Amino acid sequence: MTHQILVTGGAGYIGSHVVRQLGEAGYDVVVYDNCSTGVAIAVLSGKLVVGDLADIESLYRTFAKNKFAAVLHFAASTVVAESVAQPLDYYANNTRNTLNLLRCCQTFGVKKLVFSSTAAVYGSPEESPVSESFPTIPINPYGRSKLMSEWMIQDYGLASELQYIILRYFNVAGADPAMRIGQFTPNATHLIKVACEAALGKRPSLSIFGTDFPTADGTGIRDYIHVEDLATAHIDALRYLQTGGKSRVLNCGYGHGYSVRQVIAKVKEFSGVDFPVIEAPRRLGDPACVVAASDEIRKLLGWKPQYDRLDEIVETALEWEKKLNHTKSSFKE
Ligand SMILES: NC(=O)c1ccc[n+]([C@@H]2O[C@H](COP(=O)([O-])OP(=O)(O)OC[C@H]3O[C@@H](n4cnc5c(N)ncnc54)[C@H](O)[C@@H]3O)[C@@H](O)[C@H]2O)c1
Ligand SMILES: O=c1ccn([C@@H]2O[C@H](COP(=O)(O)OP(=O)(O)O[C@H]3O[C@H](CO)[C@H](O)[C@H](O)[C@H]3O)[C@@H](O)[C@H]2O)c(=O)[nH]1
Repeated sequence: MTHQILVTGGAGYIGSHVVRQLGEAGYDVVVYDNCSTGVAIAVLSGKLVVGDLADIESLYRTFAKNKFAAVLHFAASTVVAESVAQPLDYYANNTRNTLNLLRCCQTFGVKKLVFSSTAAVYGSPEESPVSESFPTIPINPYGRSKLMSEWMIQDYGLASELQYIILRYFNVAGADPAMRIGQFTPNATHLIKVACEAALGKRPSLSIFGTDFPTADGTGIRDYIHVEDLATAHIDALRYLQTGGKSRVLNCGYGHGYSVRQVIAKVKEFSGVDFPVIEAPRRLGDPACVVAASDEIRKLLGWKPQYDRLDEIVETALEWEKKLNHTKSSFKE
């Protein structure tokens, strides 16, 4: 029997890569997305319902029309600085709308959920690697809105038959190696996308936020995970739940990191462009080093990353950025 899966936010960067892999794995996918940051052309499998999670009637209609075996919940607002300026929008979209979704799961008897959480729930961890048992002390409304969602899911899981996997993503980057999809997001703030834009002349320069961290070269270290490997983790999580696996919170990272200077050097190497780099002060709240302890996800889900090299992350991110450049107008909705 084909399993029908609801994917909220499936037209977005990460969700669209998962939707493509779900299609390849034989799942019947329904994407529910308001296309606020996502784009319809990124949905390469299944059906797209254009709807907002805040629109409870539309959401109920979607559940009523289908028979979902599981829900993968990606839809969210994701920009940290915006969450500081517009906190209520973040609690509404990330926390309240997750509640709407859980209500639908309750009403329609959906008992499997995979949720997109973030390493931002750890805040500024005092040491790395960061394991799942580290204290969760988010330092911005984005992280708090996601942590509150985790709590709702966990509480509802305790009170019902819901089994869930909460995946805490570290720094997601790269694109589909076959270049069918990638990150469309305009005005991106993530280092690798910003560096690729600088290399292609879409930005005049790149700023390094802080060169005085207690790291080998003074710049921040992060655990960059290829979006294709992250997508596979979702397929693994779904299979785990469908074969009776119990609820868990899992980090999603490789377990090693790269500094800002290392990333910049790699983007310069692959692009062949020596774009200007400005040494700027630290960004408020940026920790020195955030690297995932990733043994749990490997052990529990049997997750086997295929693209665990900065070369492949940067190469695909850069190729995608070039493609976006050349065919910009055709990507407009
Ligand atoms: N990109 C990262 O590095 C990263 C890191 C950690 C966690 N995450 C989480 O992963 C998830 C996906 O992030 P992304 O980078 O793909 O972002 P994205 O903005 O590309 O995707 C989010 C998708 O959700 C949709 N959406 C937003 N609000 C909605 C609503 N109210 N109703 C329906 N659809 C709505 C958007 O249109 C978009 O398609 C998010 O939950 C985010 O918090 C991302
Ligand atoms: O133009 C830039 C952009 C980033 N950085 C540096 O590059 C590193 C990575 O920064 P990103 O903005 O790419 O990502 P963050 O680590 O700040 O955080 C991101 O990944 C987290 C998961 O670890 C959360 O999901 C969070 O919401 C999301 O913004 C940091 O040291 C940052 O200071 C720069 O020097 N210049």
